[in-house]
Amino acid sequence: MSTVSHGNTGLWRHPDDRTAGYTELSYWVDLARRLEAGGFDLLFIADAVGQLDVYGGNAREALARAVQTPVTDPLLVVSAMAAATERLGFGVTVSTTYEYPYLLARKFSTLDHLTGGRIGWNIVTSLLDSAARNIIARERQIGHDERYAIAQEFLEVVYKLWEGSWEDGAVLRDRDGGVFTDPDRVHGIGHAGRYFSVPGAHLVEPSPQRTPLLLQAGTSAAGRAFAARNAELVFAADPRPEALRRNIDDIRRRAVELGRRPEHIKFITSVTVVVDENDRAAEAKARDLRRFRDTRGGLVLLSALSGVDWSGHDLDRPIGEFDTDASRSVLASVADPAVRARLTLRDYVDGLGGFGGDALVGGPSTVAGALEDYAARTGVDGFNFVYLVTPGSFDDLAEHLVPELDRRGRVRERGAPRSVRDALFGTGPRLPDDHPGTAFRHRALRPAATR
Ligand SMILES: Cc1cc2nc3c(=O)[nH]c(=O)nc-3n(C[C@H](O)[C@H](O)[C@H](O)COP(=O)(O)O)c2cc1C
Repeated sequence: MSTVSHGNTGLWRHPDDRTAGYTELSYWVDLARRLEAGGFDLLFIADAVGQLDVYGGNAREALARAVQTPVTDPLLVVSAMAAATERLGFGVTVSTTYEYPYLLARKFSTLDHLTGGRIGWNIVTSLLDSAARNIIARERQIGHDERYAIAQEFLEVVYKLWEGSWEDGAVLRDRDGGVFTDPDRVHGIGHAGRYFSVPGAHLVEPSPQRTPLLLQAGTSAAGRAFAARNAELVFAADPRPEALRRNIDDIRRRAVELGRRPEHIKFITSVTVVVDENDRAAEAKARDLRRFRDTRGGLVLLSALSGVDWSGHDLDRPIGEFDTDASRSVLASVADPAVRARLTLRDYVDGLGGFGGDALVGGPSTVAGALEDYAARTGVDGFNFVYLVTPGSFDDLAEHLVPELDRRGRVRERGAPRSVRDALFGTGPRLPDDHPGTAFRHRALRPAATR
């Protein structure tokens, strides 16, 4: 996130952490350069458009502890990072619940032009009531499944704008003839749906990818159906490897049922790694990082994500005893009953690896081996590395882990700079023909056989 602490509450106080520089362009440009030099494919930025005000019924603790608050707009830093890099992709989160498709399509087309086809959109439906209160004048957020219904129509609108509105070759730039764009090749999309009405044409001429690389996060039943229809890169998170595998298999099966090729949808999961030159050095580093965890900040975050105010609860009760609370699904991330009986609420929010989890700590071969095992067990295609301190966490990965993964043949070859879609899938910059979004292409853009 473009914020001081995302999931790593309290770590901003660590002397090595530079996250508080997130308001400066130099912070982002420096980060992008480091990631590209370090061999990373994509910088993923989460986002939230509401304050975290469930804990204690207000945002005071979130503000004091900098828990995802303050937060700036992540889209606005991308062009500066693109100017400083050639290969790094960008996956930026924007919620379909709080944007208009017509305007969002223009923003991503703009960034696709400015990045040379390196922009991806992480599509989310969001979860904070505070966002609903301040953006769409509702006391509570729109219901879970309806948010996904809105998201699906939202996608239909932007597919029409990106894929169907401007024909290739519509832009003539004909100085002698005095015609910049051929008006006959720009088409209004005529969308009149349940949630959106967009009769007109897209505002932006076709960009390298047209539709940005589509990422998605959210694995409920509605989320999986949405992912299968739209996502190319799914950010799936579940601390239980078997549950992750089930979700991945389910989404891929649904995608194939929709006519998509199984290799055209990939899966990543998040992982927090503390790595150093050997296991002992990494353990020492993890011990040092743990000293800066902010337990109350963790509860502020847990309250926002679970929708339950945890301020009045005993920190030293085992989380197993909270099973009847409305927060069951969040606490279920620790599935082993033996662990649940032992782990207190304090332990739960204090883990370096996020709720109930710890970081993967070790030297290069320990960590690389664990990631390989995890990928084999779950079927993930890659990892979204969570930082504890910036840029230190990324520098450690680049210095210690990436070379080891490279030795094991786990790092993609770097070719010439190209679009993020082509870099990840090798299918060229545009949506592959089996993607449901291509059904909205203008007939002049469809393969002759299907016109
Ligand atoms: C791994 C993961 C990352 C997410 N990142 C964001 C985010 O950055 N911003 C946001 O508003 N919602 C985010 N979400 C929330 C989802 O968009 C969705 O609103 C929520 O998970 C409910 O959907 P689900 O029940 O399908 O999981 C994320 C969800 C998951 C699982």
